[in-house]
Amino acid sequence: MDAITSVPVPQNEPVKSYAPGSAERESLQKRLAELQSERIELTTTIAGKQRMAGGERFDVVEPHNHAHVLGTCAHATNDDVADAVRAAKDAAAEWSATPFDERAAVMLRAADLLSGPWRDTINAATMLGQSKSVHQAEIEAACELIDFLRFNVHYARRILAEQPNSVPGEWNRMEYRPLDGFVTAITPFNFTAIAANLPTAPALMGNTVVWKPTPSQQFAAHFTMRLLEAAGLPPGVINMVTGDGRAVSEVALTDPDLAGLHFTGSAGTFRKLWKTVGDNIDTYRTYPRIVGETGGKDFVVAHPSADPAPITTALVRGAFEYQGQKCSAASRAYLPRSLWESGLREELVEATRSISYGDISDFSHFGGAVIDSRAFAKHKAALDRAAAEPALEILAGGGYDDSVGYFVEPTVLVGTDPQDEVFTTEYFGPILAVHVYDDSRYSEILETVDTTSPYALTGAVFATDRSAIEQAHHKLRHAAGNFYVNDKPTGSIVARQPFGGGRASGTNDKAGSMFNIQRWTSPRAVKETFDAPTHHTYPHQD
Ligand SMILES: NC(=O)c1ccc[n+]([C@@H]2O[C@H](COP(=O)([O-])OP(=O)(O)OC[C@H]3O[C@@H](n4cnc5c(N)ncnc54)[C@H](O)[C@@H]3O)[C@@H](O)[C@H]2O)c1
Ligand SMILES: N[C@@H](CCC=O)C(=O)O
Repeated sequence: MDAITSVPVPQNEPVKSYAPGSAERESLQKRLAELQSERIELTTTIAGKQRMAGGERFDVVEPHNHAHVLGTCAHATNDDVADAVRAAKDAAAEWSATPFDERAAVMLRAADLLSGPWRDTINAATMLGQSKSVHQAEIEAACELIDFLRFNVHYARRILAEQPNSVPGEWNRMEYRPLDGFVTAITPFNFTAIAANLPTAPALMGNTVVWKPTPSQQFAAHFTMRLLEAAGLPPGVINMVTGDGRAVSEVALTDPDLAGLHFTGSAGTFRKLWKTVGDNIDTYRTYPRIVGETGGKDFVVAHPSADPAPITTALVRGAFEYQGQKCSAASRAYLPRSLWESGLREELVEATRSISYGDISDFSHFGGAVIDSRAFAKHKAALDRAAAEPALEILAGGGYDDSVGYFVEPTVLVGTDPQDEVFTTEYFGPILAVHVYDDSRYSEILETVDTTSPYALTGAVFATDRSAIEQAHHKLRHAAGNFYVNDKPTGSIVARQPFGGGRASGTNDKAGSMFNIQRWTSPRAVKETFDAPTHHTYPHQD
């Protein structure tokens, strides 16, 4: 079609409530029961064909009821990944030649399907496989993913419209090519939306992709792949391989045609993958683009002028929603003694103790279990250490039980030493460390916030005094890529709070923004001259 089209103007997807008696609640509960009654094969999808990976098999279970198996999966072998890479390369020419509007239509259709008939499936799979409450699943697996798919099209269209100047006698154009090779997307367990955005953003820009979800998110990833197929994604454009990723490192990341790595996960894994790319730098045809968003040790700092009521809500929601397993989770708080001793301490304890974690198919629970036995063991060790450490007080919670599911209680630790590991280490669980400071030390505490952790992902300041807010803005300029004033540090929304952090938290390419999308294109500047010179000398020579 020869036309300069405009794309639909996106709006953020409205969040459904799933309140008792609502039609959406009944429909979702039915789908939860259906998925729980099945046990599916969690296959790879290579060149549009599903097959079990060739490596060792493993079960994918419900974290809140680990005896319940949702599906069987297997680790991809080097041969599986080699096939996926070949499929991505084979599909590249046709997909990159497919007009942008056709590629965009696939993503827009996926968004509409997810907003409608696929919503229950993706939400239910996320709830069961990742132990999310209905609200936590709805805000991301449905709404954030729909937003990514729609807004990315909008951002891509803006990039395409970005064209150079021309002067009489010449026409300059910018062509937005995909990268010269394939992209590998390696994705985390905690957000179905992020897992889907990492392969679809490069695909929208004409790239073909090898996508490796993480085993504990494979259940929702499996259905995400089916959703993309239902939306018309051609075979080979996104090739999904399963398992722990070792073969992806060995085969996809070392392939000479690797043109990009789109990663979200822990800082340790990201560094390992980057080193692999660095070690192979002499072998690639291009310099692979590396985009990686990693961990956080996200802070809340309150000034003595702060209104105390919103602080408790921000801490409890920020620290304990999705069992503290958001990269943005509030995991260290710095609170002034005056507020702490005039009721904040008791309010925080009471609110924390009121939280119930349990089987997420019972909608009365605030949350579920932590993701797996490895996470459980990490949190157990941290809580055991805290119980034995004289400089720490367990103010609320501190318990754990993995007899049925991987349950860790919402926990508040109070620490007198702001350099203790509870203020520096990302546990990625429902553990909030609090340091109480003397009111007069606000400036010093900002310095502590800035220098204590290697991460710089999210953070929040609570104050009513404008100069205290301004001071935090200035002093914490590089301490968070997403900075909140009088709000919790979690819950960014596409197009409203573009997301990503600096320092050890990642490359800060801002998922869900134009900045991320532009990393997946390799522009070509084309100059066409209409009156080409016919003599090589210049006027100063006359
Ligand atoms: N900044 C953000 O936007 C953001 C968003 C979500 C999660 N996170 C971070 O992600 C982490 C939690 O996610 P996770 O536990 O899934 O992270 P992880 O680092 O354990 O795993 C991430 C991905 O890397 C894969 N992987 C691990 N080792 C590999 C290897 N050697 N070769 C190839 N692939 C390999 C995993 O299988 C998974 O797919 C936390 O640190 C969290 O803060 C960050
Ligand atoms: N964007 C999400 C966090 C994603 C990481 O886990 C938030 O802002 O809470």
